[in-house]
Amino acid sequence: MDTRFLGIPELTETPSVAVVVDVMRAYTVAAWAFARGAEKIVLAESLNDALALKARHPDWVALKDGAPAPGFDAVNSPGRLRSAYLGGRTVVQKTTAGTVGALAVKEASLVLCAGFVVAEATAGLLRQRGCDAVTFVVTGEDGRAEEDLACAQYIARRATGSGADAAPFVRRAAESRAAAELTGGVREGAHRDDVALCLEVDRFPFAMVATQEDSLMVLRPRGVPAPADEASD
Ligand SMILES: O=C(O)[C@H](CS(=O)(=O)O)OP(=O)(O)O
Ligand SMILES: [Mg+2]
Repeated sequence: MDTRFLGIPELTETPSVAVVVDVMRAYTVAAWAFARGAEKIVLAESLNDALALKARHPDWVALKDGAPAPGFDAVNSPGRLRSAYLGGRTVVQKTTAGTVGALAVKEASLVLCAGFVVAEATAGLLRQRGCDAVTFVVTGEDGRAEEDLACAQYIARRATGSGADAAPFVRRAAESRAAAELTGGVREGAHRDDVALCLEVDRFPFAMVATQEDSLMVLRPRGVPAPADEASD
């Protein structure tokens, strides 16, 4: 498998297959939203778009990063979201890096959004699809966010079938600037468990696939067969 690791500003052409990685916190939050019952997540282009979607669909759950804000129902925090009940709900998510990264590759034929919590399911889907070239979008800090790069490299290793010990990759993420800022109270809308929740490997058994539906980029969970099933394909 040919792998590339690019920041959002480096995306000069549309990749065929893209894995958009945001460990802290957009795609850890998205996975928790699905775990709490959300049906789908609309990735909004802007805060105004998110609010306009919420106005048209009052039952949707509008979520943004940073501090709680008027018009929004939730913030980009797995620690806060894990106690929400979202059965059948649609979430509209807008964040600084994660959602921007997915929208930057919306023309790709396959777009997966990922963090450590869905690492093996994401790698399994890449293996299942027989992807021979994958672009990993390292969303944070223009491609230099260590938590996103470590997770992307871990998923790439798993996707190629070479067994990888998660520990060194998780350690890099734990020592990242984002982790320090979340722990240190620099980032708003945080919960004390956010970093730990973002570092859980394979917490969930599904990958997350983003597709264009009408004019919206929509993220949905996709279950992946267990390894034993893959082997019998
Ligand atoms: O919510 C986050 O952790 C960040 C935004 S900030 O760095 O806290 O301002 O957004 P994300 O897109 O999830 O990296
Ligand atoms: Mg991030």
